[in-house]
Formats: sequence, C-alpha cells, structure tokens
Amino acid sequence: MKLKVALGQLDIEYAQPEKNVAKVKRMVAEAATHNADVVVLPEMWNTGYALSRLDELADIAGQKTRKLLEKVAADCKIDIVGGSVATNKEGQYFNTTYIVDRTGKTISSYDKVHLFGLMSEDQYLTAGEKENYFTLAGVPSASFICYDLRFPEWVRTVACHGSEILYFPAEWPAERISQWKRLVQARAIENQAFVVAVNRVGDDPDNHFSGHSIIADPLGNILVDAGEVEQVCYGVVDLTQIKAVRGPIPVFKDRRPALYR
Ligand SMILES: O=C(O)CCC(=O)C(=O)O
Repeated sequence: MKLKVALGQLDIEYAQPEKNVAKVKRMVAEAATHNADVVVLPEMWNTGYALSRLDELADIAGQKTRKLLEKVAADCKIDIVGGSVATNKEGQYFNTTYIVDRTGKTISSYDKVHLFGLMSEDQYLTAGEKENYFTLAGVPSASFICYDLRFPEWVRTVACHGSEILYFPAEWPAERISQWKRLVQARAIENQAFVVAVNRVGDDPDNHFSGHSIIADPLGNILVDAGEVEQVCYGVVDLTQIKAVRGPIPVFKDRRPALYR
C-alpha cells in the first residue's frame, strides 16, 4: 500500500488567523488537486507563537478550527493532520492538533505534552496528558508536536500501539535545524516507522524558521525535503517497507520493558 503525503510548509502570518486560514484552504485544495491522500500542516498554523495574546486569539474549544478543517477535508476529499492551533478549553490554553478524515469527521485530537520553555510555552499553556494514535487513510498512525521530538521515551510509548507513520507538526527555529533533521531520522530508525515532520518558514518577532519539512523512511533515509520556501511538497510512502524493516530486526518484539525504569 502506498500513500501520497502532502507537506504544507506554510509561512505563518503572525497573529492573523484570517490570512492563515485563507492560505491553508489554498494549500489543502492544491494537495487534493495533486491527488494526495493526507495533507499535514505545521504547529500553531493559524496564529504563530502569539502566546501573549491567547485571550483574544485562542480558539474556544477548538470549534472554529474543527469546523474549518472538517469542511475543507470533506470538500477536497482529503485526510488532514491539522498541525496545531492554540485552544481555550474552559479557561485553560492548549496547543492542540485535530486529525480530520476525508469524510469531514474529526477522528482524534492531541494536546502537546512537552511544553517548550525556551519559547515560553510553559508560562502560557497547559500540557496535555494523553497520547494520540489513530488510523488515517487506512494506516495506523500517531501524532506529536515539535518539542515532543526530543523525547524518545514518549514517542516509543505511543508508537508501541502499532503506528507505521508518526506525524510531527512543528515550528522549529532555523538555528537548530540540523538537530531537527537528525532527531527526525533517529525517531524513524528506532521506531522503524515513517516520520512526517512539517515545519513552517518565515519569521515571528523572535525567531526565523527555515522549513525543511521532511519525510524519513523506516531506515532514516530522507525521502523528501521541502527546502526553505513556502510550498506544498509531496512524498510517497510505501508501507510495505515497514514489514521489510521490522521483519529481520524486530525491535518492538525484542523490547525488555520490565527493565526500563
Ligand atoms: O526543541 C527545539 O529545539 C524546538 C522546539 C520548538 O520550537 C517547539 O516545541 O515549539
């Protein structure tokens, strides 16, 4: 089975949700025109890191975002890994992903578990507590957000549910982009899974973002690198590779969780 995956490498307009919504609609439509099965958006795609303005910008219970993603998914008949947006859930702010299938149904959601202190997330946001694994386009998958990439123990815990594709929406600053690439490859190799990692480009008041959204295969090879410009980039993921890699070196079967304390 093969899946065409679209990486929506967006230049996010700081604190301007309407402009970003328009761009995302265009990107999803473009991905559908290219017959992609799944389109993936970056972290905080509707506002960027405008954390000091969450009272005005956070989406209440994620309602607006879900409505939008559900409509574009159904209109374009494409599955969406909805990056993330700031949400306001009963007065607490979260960094939240919605996973929406091509029938226009939100099938799961994820609140970022590891908050990134260097970008003040810990001052403004509440950390999620739950894993997010799901079947999308017929493939067992899981999603994380950005800084979660540095926590192999968390990724492994979730990947143990059988995930073959691990999605990482991100806003990963340019100055650490070489670490981004290596971490994506490491998570792919150790979990013998495809990693689809989508970063933004452009600037916010504090950071420059250089994109390099990538897909790594289960051996850690980079299949696609979206470079440093705003674009939708495509990669084909061949799921038969999973069995071929996990067969001879069955790391999930050979784990010794009783020793991992
Ligand atoms: O870990 C990093 O270097 C970047 C993480 C990050 O930017 C985030 O989680 O938003």
